[in-house]
Amino acid sequence: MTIAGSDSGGGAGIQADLRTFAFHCVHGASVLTCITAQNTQGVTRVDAMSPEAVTAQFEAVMIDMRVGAIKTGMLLNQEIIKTVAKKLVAFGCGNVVVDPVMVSRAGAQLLDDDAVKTIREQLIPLAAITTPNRYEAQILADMEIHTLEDMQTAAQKIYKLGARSVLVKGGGFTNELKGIDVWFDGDRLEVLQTEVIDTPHTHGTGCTLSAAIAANLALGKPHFQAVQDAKNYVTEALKYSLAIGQGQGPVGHFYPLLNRG
Ligand SMILES: Nc1ncnc2c1ncn2[C@@H]1O[C@H](COP(=O)(O)OP(=O)(O)O)[C@@H](O)[C@H]1O
Ligand SMILES: Cc1ncc(COP(=O)(O)OP(=O)(O)O)c(N)n1
Repeated sequence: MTIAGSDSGGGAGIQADLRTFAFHCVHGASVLTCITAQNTQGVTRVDAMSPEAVTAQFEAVMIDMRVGAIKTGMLLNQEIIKTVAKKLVAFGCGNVVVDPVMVSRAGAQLLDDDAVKTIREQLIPLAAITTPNRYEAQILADMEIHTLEDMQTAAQKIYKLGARSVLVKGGGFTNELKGIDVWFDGDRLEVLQTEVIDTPHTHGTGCTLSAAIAANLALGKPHFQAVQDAKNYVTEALKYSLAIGQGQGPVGHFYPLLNRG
């Protein structure tokens, strides 16, 4: 199940998550938190769902289906974060992937300023895996990140907030760290690296990665394997990213499969 916002352009958010689930052959349920008017150039409007609507969607799915894993994406405000955290605890959800979405690559604010504290204190401690990008990791770890060692220190600091494992993502770098991620689970500190794909069309990488991790967990893969396989999936999707729209296009999920025949 994904708990996330809608992207009208279809590149990120709920749309990317459900597409990713489908390409992992797992059924996707969804809890919509907000509706963004968004395209490849940016976000022009955001409308929040009420906490009651979020609760009702969550309960409707959870009381009826066996949910193998949950990912959280854009939660927008404190009320929604608190509502989601309360329900995750009430239903004893274990395989929770927290993507602490704060801003889009294009610079749009996707989380209220006063909500970072709530993410840090109420949501991260419930995460089996949390997946901050460079910007989000800087905020959560309260430090600047410029080097691989900084990424490793940040992963260790965010782990101390209570997540069972942390993946600090390197898509936001413009140097040799681009595409390098760091994973820490309190014991193993791993560096993940795939080939760097030279494309401006990277919209939805973070959503796709966290959804793929959740799908892999639902399929029963161990945590690190789930992360490795998800990273490979994103790399493949980046290779086939779509130059649609006037701005930053989305990663492409279909073409690798078509090429495989
Ligand atoms: N150009 C790229 N080539 C290869 N991997 C990339 C590239 N851009 C992003 N990634 C990878 O995509 C995943 C999502 O990371 P990132 O783009 O930092 O997330 P977000 O969308 O949340 O900002 C990470 O595994 C990152 O390393
Ligand atoms: C509705 C919605 N949710 C999340 C995001 C952020 O998506 P992400 O995968 O981090 O990709 P970029 O936006 O950074 O390209 C979003 N934009 N919209």
